[in-house]
Amino acid sequence: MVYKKRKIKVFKPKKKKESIDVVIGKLKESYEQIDPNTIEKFEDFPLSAPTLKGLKENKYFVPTEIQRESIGYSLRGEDILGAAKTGSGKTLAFLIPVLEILYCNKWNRTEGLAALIITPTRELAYQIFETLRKIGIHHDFSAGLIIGGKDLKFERKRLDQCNIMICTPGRLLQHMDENPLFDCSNMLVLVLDEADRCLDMGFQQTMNSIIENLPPERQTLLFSATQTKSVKDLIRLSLSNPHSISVHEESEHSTPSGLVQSYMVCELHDKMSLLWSFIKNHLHHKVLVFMSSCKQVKYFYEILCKLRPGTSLLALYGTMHQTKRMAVYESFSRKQRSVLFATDIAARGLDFPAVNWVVQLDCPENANEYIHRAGRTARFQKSGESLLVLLPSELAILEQLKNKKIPISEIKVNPNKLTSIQRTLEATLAKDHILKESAQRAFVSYIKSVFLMKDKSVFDVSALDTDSFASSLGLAIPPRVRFLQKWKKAKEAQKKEKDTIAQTVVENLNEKLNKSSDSEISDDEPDTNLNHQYKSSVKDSYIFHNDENSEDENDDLFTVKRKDHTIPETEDFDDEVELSTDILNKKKKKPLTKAAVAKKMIKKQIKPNQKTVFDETGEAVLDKAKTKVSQMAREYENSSDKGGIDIEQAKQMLREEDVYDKQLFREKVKAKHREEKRKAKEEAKRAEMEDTSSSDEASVDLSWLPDPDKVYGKQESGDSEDNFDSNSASESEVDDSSNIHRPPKRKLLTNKSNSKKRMKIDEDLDEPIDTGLSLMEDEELVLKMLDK
Ligand SMILES: Nc1ncnc2c1ncn2[C@@H]1O[C@H](COP(=O)(O)OP(=O)(O)OP(=O)(O)O)[C@@H](O)[C@H]1O
Repeated sequence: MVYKKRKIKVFKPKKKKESIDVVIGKLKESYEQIDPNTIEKFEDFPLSAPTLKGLKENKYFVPTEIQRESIGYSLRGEDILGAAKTGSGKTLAFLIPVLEILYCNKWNRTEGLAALIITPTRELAYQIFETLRKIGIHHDFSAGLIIGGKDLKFERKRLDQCNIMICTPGRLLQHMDENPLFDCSNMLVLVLDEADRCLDMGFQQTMNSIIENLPPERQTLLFSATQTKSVKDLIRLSLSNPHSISVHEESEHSTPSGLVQSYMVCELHDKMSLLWSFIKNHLHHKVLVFMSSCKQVKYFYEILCKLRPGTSLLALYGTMHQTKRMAVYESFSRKQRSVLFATDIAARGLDFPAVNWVVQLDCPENANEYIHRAGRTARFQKSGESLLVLLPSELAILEQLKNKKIPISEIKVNPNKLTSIQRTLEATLAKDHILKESAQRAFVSYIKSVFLMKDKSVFDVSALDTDSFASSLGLAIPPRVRFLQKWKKAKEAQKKEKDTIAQTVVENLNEKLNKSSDSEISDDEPDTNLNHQYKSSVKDSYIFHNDENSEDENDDLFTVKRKDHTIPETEDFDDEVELSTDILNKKKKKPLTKAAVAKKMIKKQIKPNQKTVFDETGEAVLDKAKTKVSQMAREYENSSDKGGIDIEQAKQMLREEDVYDKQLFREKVKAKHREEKRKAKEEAKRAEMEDTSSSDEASVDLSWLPDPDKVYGKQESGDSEDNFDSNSASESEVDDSSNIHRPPKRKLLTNKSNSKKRMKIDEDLDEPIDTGLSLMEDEELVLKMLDK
């Protein structure tokens, strides 16, 4: 027998999909075992499948150092103080944990805000938002970008639907204050990117108000290339025991290894030519040029665009319109070669791809700012170059850079390669007055920026050769910088004062010594007295100068954007620093409160909500309805006590006034009725006239003709006045005594009834009236009657 081989089908049971709770449970369990040293790929982290998929799709396979070191702690729910060099991947170091925290808490769209990411600039917020969109694409969370310059109403409506919010401090606070839909009570995690900047004095008040609104029970992640170590900052954020991760602390340099850094000493009036020459020599590069103020960026951009250097030019600064800012940001990101002029809004966090050069045309505020600016190139294992342009008076910053472990070497300008464009600029400005004004503004704003810099060891406004600087910008006449003139004057006066006081003190001292030697009395006392006198006179004169200076001060140029530019007070009275503090304080505008407005109104005796109408002669017309009549109300109005309202008194006053109001109302109603009656009468008269004239014109109205029967003795008793029905003709009124017929009184009361009546009469007239006389006699009678 042959047996056929039979196929046996084996049914493999399908692998059961793990429930989300099991997955989350497993992930959470693995958090404790994360060891940064064993992590080689992102897959080695216990991350959710959607996150891993998002990372893979965007070609992020291997974590960077800061990512490897910090993600584990963040997943465990610890507060983090993360610091790593620029371009080392700090963004993913906080975005990955944010996604995982939401995932493991099974957060869904309806649950509102879970993570708040705060950054100092709009462009950086946008960049983080874009990165989040890419790596979080397989998650089901909603993210919102809340930055200034965008549609506030739109943001307002969508705010309650955001799970992850990326925002700038100012706009966030605006929503917190104004938007009832903003609710962060369930928030899980707060991230501050560029934390030191977010927490510095420029954002101090805003951030304090934001932090006050956040729930204290939350995880906080702080990241920056120049991390804050200030205990004060940590206390402000209620961080008790944060985990500090500073991955490059031990490294030789604090800047990326691929960054070649150099500086160049250049006179202020040569800067423009230097920039022009640099651009002309790097036409095939992507260059980012930093300047210290918006107005400078604007002018340099405008004028160099006119001169057409042969590469595309762009400008990015804070006062630009938001849409334009975004367009510039995207355009520079896309471009392979271009020159972008920017203020410090582009200094932090921005990840423009493949920037070859960063030129700091104006000296940065401090070493930290230098690191951030220079860090726009040589990002994530790439190379780049940085050039710092220093005035001879600014060389002191090199010491600070050295202390921050920044390797920087000097290079010299090749004079053969330096092309002066001063003549071209002068000619261009002579033709274009808008550009000239722009140049003037740039000039003033640069001087102002130097004046306001905190570090006086680096920034010395008196060392600036302003005249030649103005010429270098193309300005034939240097603009007047009033604040500088005043400041210089005050300084000189102060110096003089000091000299004279010192001289007086010396003279006094000599005098006393002479006297004492004469009288052979040795005394220590005069010294202290003199000292006291000296001190007090110096103090008095100093105060006097400050006051004088501040009184004169009305220059509107002093607006400090970075509030940490308050200048420290020193006891050394010849320092300009105190003066500038005073000037700055003077510029602080008092906020206009409601109480202040009310006080002003009382002082000027302005009555609110009052409208006075004047007639043609200029006399005020009293509105009866609004004028108080009762004695009590008048007294109440004139009472000098304006501090609030006495409700009881006000009620009583209203009751009193009510009597007059009612009376006024009754009078008004009566007048109205009278007017209506008058109109009706006029109407009636007019109608009567019309009726008479129309009947005269058309056929003769014979309705008033007496009933011949009555006239001729067949009278019936009856006094009906207006009965005009078919029988009524016989009932018209007749003067008995004279036998003269008069038409009925109310015959023409209304047109309508009149026309009806006339129709009836017409009908009656159609029937021949039998007078019992011959036709001739009838006619005679009629004529007689008509005659009468
Ligand atoms: N794991 C990674 N693998 C590959 N590329 C990465 C990785 N992490 C980050 N990058 C890339 O490195 C670049 C710099 O990253 P990121 O902007 O996060 O740096 P940063 O440390 O925040 O810099 P900065 O201090 O200037 O803000 C980005 O282009 C980013 O895409």
